[in-house]
Amino acid sequence: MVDYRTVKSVAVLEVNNPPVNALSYNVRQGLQDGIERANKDKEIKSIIIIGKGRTYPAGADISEFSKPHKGPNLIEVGLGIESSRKPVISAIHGTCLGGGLEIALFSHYRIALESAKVGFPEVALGLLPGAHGTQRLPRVAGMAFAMEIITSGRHVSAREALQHGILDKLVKGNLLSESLDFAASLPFSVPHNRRLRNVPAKGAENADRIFEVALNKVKQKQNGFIAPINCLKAVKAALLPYEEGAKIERELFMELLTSGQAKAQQYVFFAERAATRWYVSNEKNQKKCSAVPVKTTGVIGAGTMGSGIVVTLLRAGLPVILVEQDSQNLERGVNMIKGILQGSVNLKRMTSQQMNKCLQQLTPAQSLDSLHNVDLVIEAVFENLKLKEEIFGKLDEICKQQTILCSNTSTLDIDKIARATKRPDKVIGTHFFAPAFVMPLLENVYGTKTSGETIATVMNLGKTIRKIPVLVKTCHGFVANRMLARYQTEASFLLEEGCLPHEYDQVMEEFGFPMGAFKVGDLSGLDIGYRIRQELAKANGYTVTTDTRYIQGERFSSLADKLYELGRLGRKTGKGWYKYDRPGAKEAFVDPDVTDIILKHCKDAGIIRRKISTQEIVERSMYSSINEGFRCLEDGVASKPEDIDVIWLHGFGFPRYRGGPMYYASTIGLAEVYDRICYYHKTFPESSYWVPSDLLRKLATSGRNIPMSDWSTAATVNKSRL
Ligand SMILES: CC/C=C/CC(=O)SCCNC(=O)CCNC(=O)[C@H](O)C(C)(C)COP(=O)(O)OP(=O)(O)OC[C@H]1O[C@@H](n2cnc3c(N)ncnc32)[C@H](O)[C@@H]1OP(=O)(O)O
Repeated sequence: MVDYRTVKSVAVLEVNNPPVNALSYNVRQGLQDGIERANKDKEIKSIIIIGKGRTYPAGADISEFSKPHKGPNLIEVGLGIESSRKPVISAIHGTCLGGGLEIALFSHYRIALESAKVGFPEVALGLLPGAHGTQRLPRVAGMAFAMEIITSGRHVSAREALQHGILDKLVKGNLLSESLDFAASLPFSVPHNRRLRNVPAKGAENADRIFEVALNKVKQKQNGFIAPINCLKAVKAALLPYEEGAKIERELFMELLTSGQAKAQQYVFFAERAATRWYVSNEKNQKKCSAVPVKTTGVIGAGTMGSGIVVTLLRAGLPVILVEQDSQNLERGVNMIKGILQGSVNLKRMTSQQMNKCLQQLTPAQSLDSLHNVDLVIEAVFENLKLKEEIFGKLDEICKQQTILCSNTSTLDIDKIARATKRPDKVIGTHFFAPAFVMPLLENVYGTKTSGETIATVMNLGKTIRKIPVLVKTCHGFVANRMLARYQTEASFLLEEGCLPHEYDQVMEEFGFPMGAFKVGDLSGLDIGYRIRQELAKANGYTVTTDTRYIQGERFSSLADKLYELGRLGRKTGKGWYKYDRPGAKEAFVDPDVTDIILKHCKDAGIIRRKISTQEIVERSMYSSINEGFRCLEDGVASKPEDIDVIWLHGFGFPRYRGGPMYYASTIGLAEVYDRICYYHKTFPESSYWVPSDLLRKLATSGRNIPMSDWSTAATVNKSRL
C-alpha cells in the first residue's frame, strides 16, 4: 500500500491504494514504517510522500469508520512525520483532501502540480478535520480562511492554496522529478518554523469577530448541522497552546464521530455513489450496457421547465435546438434562458464569454422538423398524456432512427408514451426537478421496453450535465411524486384537523427541510397541483369541486382548490397559503384571510379542530411517505433504499444529516415505524395509503434488525427466510 524506494539520498514513499489512495490501515502503517526506516538510514537526507495514480491521498478511508480501529491512527502517523529529523516533502497532485491534507500539513514542505486541489471535506461527512487539521490550517492560512475552508468543505485550487501559504511551491511537468530537485535544495535539518506546531495561528487579533461572522453564516447556510459549529470551535482553539488546542479538537471530533448526523452523512456519501449504479435485469445493467454518444440535443417546450433544462444542457457544452410552436412563448423562453445565464455571470459562476459560448449553441425553432438529426430529445410540455402521445408519435416520424426520445413527465406512464412510437426501446423518462438548472436530481424512468443502451445513455447524460441520476421503473408518479403525494396529502389533512400553514411549515423546517410544504406550494404555484388534480379526475372519470370530501371512497381535502379558485396561486400572485408584499416577493407572511378560509372550510365540513403535536406532524408526513417508499421497493419501482433517499435529498431538500427517509426509518427502528403506521391506519381508515406495506411488515416483524442492504431482496423472499 506504500511503496518505499530510494532515489539517490531521497526516500520516496509512494501511496498505492486505488482509486483515491485513501488512508486505510495499511497505508497509515506503511507511512509510519517508511518514515521510521528513512530516519534510520544514514544515506537518506530527505523524504518525499507522493501518491501513485490519479491522486495524493484524498482522505481517510470512509468505509473504515464503522469498523473497529486497527493500526496507528492518523495523528500518530502525522506526529511521526512532523518529528522526523529529516525534511519531509508532500508532493501533491489530484485531490489532497481531509486526512490527506493533514498528512501534508504534518510534512515540513508542500509542493504541488498546478492542477491539484486541496481541502477539508470532513464537514460533509458530519465531521471535522480531527488529525490536527483545525490546528494547523490556521497556522499557515490564518483564522478566517481556515474557518471558511473547513466549514464549507470546498476544494481549493493549488494557486489559491499557494496564495494562502498552504503550499510552498507549484510545479509543472513531472511531479516526482520536480520534488527531487526541491528536496536537493533543502537544508539537511528541519528548520523550527517548518514544524507547524511551533508557529502561532495567524489572525489571532481579530479571532472573536471572525468567529462570530463565521458562526452567523453557518447558522444561516447550514442550519441544523452540528459539524460546522464544532469545526469553528475547533479552529478557534488554535489560538491556545498547540497541545491544548489539539485536545479540544479531539473532544469536538469525538462528539461528532458518535453523533447520528455523522453516521447519516457518511451513509449519504456512499448512497449517492450507489444510486448512480443501476441494475434492471441480467441483461440490462450498468456492467453490460454501454451508453451511445450524445453530441446534439433538442428540447420541446419553452416554459419554465423546458428553459431550465436547456440551460442545464448548454452549461454542459451540449448544443440544443429549442422547439416551441408559439413564437411569443419561444421568445419568452429564450429570454428566460438568457436571464438565467446572465444571473450566473452576475454571481460569478460563469464568465460573459462562457455565457456567449452557451448562447451560440442554442437554436430556437418553431417546428419539430428541426429535430430530425439530433441524438436525444427531451420533451417538456404541459403534463397531458394525449399531447405527449401526439408529440412522441410525430418525433418518431421525424427523428433519425437512433434518436433517444425522453419525456420530462413527472407522473405519466412511460409505457403509454412509448406506445405512441415504433421505437419503445428508445423512449425513457428524464424527470428534472424545478428549477431544473438548480436542482441536482435527475429521476430517470424506464418503461417495460426501454433498452439497456437507452438507460445507460441517460444515466451517462445525467453525469455529463452534472446531475445526480437515479433510475426507477415507470408507474404513476414514479418514486419522487408517488411518495411526495402522501406527504402533501397528509399536510393538507393536518390543516383540516387543526394546524395552520405556518405552524405546519415551522415543524417541518425544524425537522430540517429548507421549506415546509405550504411554502413550497406557494413557490411552485397552486395552479400546478390544481391542474394535476383536474387532469387526474378527467383521466379517471370523476369530478373534483371545492365541495368534494371523498374521491372514490378516499378522503380528499379541497382546501388547496379553494385557494386556487380565489386566485391565490402563490408567490406569483402575491397570495397563496401566505401573503407577500408584492407578486413574486420571497418573504412569506401569515395571512389571517387564509386562517379564515381554513376555519370556514372546517366549519362547513363539520370538522372539529384540535391541537396537533409536533410528533404527529412529523410522523404523519414522514411515515406516510416511508410506507409508500417500502411499497416502491416491494413493486420494484425503486431497486434499493439508497435510490429513494437520494431522490429525497436532491429532489426535495430532505435534511442530509438525517440521511433520507428510508435511512431515517432505519434509525427510528422499523418495528416502531410499523407500529405507528398501523396506528394511523386504524385512526384514518379512509386513507388507504396507511395500509402498512407488506415489505415493511415483513421486515418489522422478523424479530431481527435487517440491514438496509437486504431490504430489497427481502421484498422477494418469504418471511420464513428473514
Ligand atoms: C478518522 C476520521 C478521519 C477523517 C478525516 C478524513 O479524511 S474524512 C475523508 C475526507 N475525504 C473525503 O471526504 C473525500 C471523499 N471523496 C471524494 O470527494 C471523491 O471521491 C474524490 C476524491 C473527489 C474523487 O471523486 P470522483 O468523482 O473522481 O470519484 P468517486 O467519488 O466516484 O470515488 C471513486 C471511488 O472511490 C471511493 N472513495 C472516494 N473517496 C473515498 C474515501 N475517502 N474513502 C473510501 N472510499 C472512497 C468512492 O466511494 C468510489 O467508490 P465506488 O465503489 O467506485 O463507488
